[in-house]
Amino acid sequence: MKPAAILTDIEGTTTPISFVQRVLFPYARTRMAEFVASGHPALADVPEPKLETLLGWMDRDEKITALKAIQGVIWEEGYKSGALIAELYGDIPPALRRWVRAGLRLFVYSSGSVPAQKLLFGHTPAGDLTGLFQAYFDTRVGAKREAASYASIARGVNVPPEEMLFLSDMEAELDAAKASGLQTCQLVRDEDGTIPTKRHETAKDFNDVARKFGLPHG
Ligand SMILES: CSCCC(=O)C(=O)COP(=O)(O)O
Ligand SMILES: [Mg+2]
Repeated sequence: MKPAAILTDIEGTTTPISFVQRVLFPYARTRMAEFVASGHPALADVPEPKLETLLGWMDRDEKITALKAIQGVIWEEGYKSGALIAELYGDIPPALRRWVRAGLRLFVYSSGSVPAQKLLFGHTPAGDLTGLFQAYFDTRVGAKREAASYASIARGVNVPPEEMLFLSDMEAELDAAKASGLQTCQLVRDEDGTIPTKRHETAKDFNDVARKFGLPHG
């Protein structure tokens, strides 16, 4: 069945892993001590709001909701000042615009907080793309490796799961989405060194996704 809606991951799917790991995460890391000292309200969700706790979570790339919220607050200043400009793969802006023109409904689901997602899509070299997406989801809806999260997203936006296509680089996330009845496709980006799955459709970019799922493509 041709998808009526697309749910997309960010890191490794729309955005090079190198941008997240070598630009965004270090930007937050170097400002974390100052953030902890500021006593910002976002620290209230960290059980032990100490610098070592937060840096330890970052070292292990833990997808903890409170950490992701804090990173988003720190990145905001960077995007607003122009120090940060989001990187997207070149195929992303034209594909997203083409799909919206064709009537597809687009959604984002990332471990990054919803404010961080909006900052990223709001500050790209192709301009502010936030309006292309109808809703944004983060781990407040559930973990990305839990099938229930995808069922909850599909229900929340009133799309039958089988009409929603989930795009991600991570096999475990695709497994979870498939278990809830979503269509799935892994983005295998050369630049990210993605290991191709055998359990899901694969595509090298969003144009390839479009060709494989009968969607408009360039
Ligand atoms: C919202 S951009 C920051 C990405 C991020 O913090 C992250 O953990 C990436 O997770 P994803 O689910 O997009 O692979
Ligand atoms: Mg990813």
